[in-house]
Amino acid sequence: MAKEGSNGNSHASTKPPPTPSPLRSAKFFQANMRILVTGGAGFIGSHLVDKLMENEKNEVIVADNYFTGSKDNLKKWIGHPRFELIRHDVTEPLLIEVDQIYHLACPASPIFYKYNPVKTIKTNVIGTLNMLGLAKRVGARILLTSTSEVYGDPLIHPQDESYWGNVNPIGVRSCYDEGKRVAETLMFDYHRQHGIEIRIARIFNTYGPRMNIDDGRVVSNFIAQAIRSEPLTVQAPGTQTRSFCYVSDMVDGLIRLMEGDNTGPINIGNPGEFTMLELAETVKELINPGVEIIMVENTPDDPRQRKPDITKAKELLSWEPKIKLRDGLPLMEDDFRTRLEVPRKN
Ligand SMILES: NC(=O)c1ccc[n+]([C@@H]2O[C@H](COP(=O)([O-])OP(=O)(O)OC[C@H]3O[C@@H](n4cnc5c(N)ncnc54)[C@H](O)[C@@H]3O)[C@@H](O)[C@H]2O)c1
Ligand SMILES: O=c1ccn([C@@H]2O[C@H](COP(=O)(O)OP(=O)(O)O[C@H]3OC[C@@H](O)[C@H](O)[C@H]3O)[C@@H](O)[C@H]2O)c(=O)[nH]1
Repeated sequence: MAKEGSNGNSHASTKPPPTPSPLRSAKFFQANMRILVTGGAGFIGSHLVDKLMENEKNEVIVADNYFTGSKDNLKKWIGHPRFELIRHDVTEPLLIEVDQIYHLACPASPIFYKYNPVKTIKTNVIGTLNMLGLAKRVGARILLTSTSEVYGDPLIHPQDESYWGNVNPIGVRSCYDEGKRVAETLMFDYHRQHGIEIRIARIFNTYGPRMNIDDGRVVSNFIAQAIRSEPLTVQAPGTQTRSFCYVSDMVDGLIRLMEGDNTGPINIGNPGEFTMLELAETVKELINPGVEIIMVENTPDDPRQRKPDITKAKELLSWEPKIKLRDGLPLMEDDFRTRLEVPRKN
């Protein structure tokens, strides 16, 4: 079991972790790591499952309620002897035996997390409590996919992990950003009080194949619009910035964090920063030079700038993203064209 306490911050646990499940030392399971991925039918989760399944010593269990995810994303694993898929809502307790938990379950697109805000905050708070309860009962290590949204509309730039954020507690995004902040608090309380082995990733805007076509996030919107020759909808003022990370880089960062000795929180994101107008121009140039770019109304509390400081990820995880936006967008375009049934014109 990895040593705790070298987390690069002052949150080290003073308690030993609880005794792991007897399965971890049982003869026939010794070589295997049984891993739960909540939200594994979603965009990042399904890519994470693909990577975890590559290691033949891993057994992977996905628990998902299919709110934004789909069995389609996992179809190549259904029926595999090392894979199991459970329809389960994390706001209910889950009684299984696992060694590691990647806790991703939560809608991520602002359109979807604002659709049923009470459910979103329940998922973040009760869902995380349930997964921490599971981790405590079986002695599993648990990783939470938190978010750059914990920084709110940040007053420092770029954002490093020591920044406490500038978050509206009663706004339309609060179910998600305050929900994730409480989830982080619960993780550290279980760590300090019960010695649970925790890992927290603060993920910045991630894109890639398998995003829902109607997901509503900016990269998937622009790519789908460009392929359909519909105007690219830049939400005003268009000068707001984001940093976009390709999904394979994200999965690599999450696995490194889980396998390493540091609790985090650690920013995982690509520090390349773009305004939404720049993103629209890039998508136009790469995918459909004839397409129009239009300005549309924005939603409340949209953060004006976001860029991760990834010094900690570089130093503690030896991780940095490899795929630049201009290289990642065409990879996503191929997947979207296949699903939209619009082939490239030669
Ligand atoms: N993609 C990003 O840019 C981004 C950025 C920051 C953080 N994150 C975090 O990463 C995680 C995955 O994001 P994603 O982009 O893959 O989103 P996604 O919406 O594609 O996947 C989320 C998955 O969780 C499932 N889910 C939602 N509520 C659930 C519940 N109550 N019980 C069980 N399953 C539930 C959904 O059905 C879906 O399969 C989320 O926790 C999200 O907050 C993502
Ligand atoms: O069609 C669109 C959609 C969005 N946008 C703009 O694009 C920017 C990015 O919006 P997105 O919907 O992709 O998502 P955000 O970056 O705000 O949040 C994202 O990153 C943090 C994660 O935790 C969230 O889960 C994720 O959705 C916003 O400024 C938004 O106003 C457009 O200009 N046009």
